Amino acid sequence: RRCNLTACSSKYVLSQMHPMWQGPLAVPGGDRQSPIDITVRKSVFDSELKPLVTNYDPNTCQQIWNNGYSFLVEYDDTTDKSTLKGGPLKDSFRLCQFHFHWGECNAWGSEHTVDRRLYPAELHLVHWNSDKYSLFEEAVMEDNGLAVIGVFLKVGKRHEGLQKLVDALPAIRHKGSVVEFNRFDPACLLPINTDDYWTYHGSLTTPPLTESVSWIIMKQHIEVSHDQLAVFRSLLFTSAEEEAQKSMVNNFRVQQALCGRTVRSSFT
Ligand SMILES: CCCCCOc1ccc(S(N)(=O)=O)cc1
Ligand SMILES: [Zn+2]
Repeated sequence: RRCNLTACSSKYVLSQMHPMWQGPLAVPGGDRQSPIDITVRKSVFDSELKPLVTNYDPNTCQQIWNNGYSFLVEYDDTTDKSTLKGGPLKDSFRLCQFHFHWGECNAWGSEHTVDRRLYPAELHLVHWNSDKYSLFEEAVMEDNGLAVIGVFLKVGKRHEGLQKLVDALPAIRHKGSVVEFNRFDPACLLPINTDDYWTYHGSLTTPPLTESVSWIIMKQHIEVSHDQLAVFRSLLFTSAEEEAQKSMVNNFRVQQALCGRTVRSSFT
């Protein structure tokens, strides 16, 4: 019998990441972890998968801040103003924040890969199930609690919509800094075609790593300029008080075992 000491059976997932995660991280069960590689030829077309329906209200945009791992753009999720429906989802999900993961160079940076192809960065739009739960913090612990849209970034022409966000980054260079950020429509960061995606059940890619995420990975990437990505890399993991300043780069998690999961596609 093949040794079954795969990552799935182990109770610990080694963290390749960010220095804050020294040592193994205990994850209960650990057989639905993210990110993963999407092997296109092994994904299964599911005709039941619907187009995504996003309704984002730019006025619910509140602030942008450096949490010491990425930078987050946070939305007011106390009402049903910015929602995600459709796709693989049965319920209505509320947008709470979006953030990115990126590398120190353009050769890598994404968390998910497609046939092992790495992208320089990946956008995550984080939503929670407001039909079943009343707070993100509650939904994050539940099987069907979260839906995260993943969008790959490629280096090419400048992304006009992203520039407003890039211009705000110097003000939040250090961990813990926050600035007011209003009227940003996250829909501008979605690719033209949002009908084609892969979907699978996984986890948060940073602590608490809970297995509560319906992942929706867009097949089509968006393009951003080299200079725009360079500004991402000018952010710091460290706060203003710390001596040694560390560039915020390579804030992605090591890929996790599929553990028998099937990745479905909304397209053939
Ligand atoms: C109870 C507080 C939890 C804070 C952490 O929230 C997260 C963590 C990771 C992701 S990600 N990279 O998988 O999209 C989304 C949200
Ligand atoms: Zn993320």
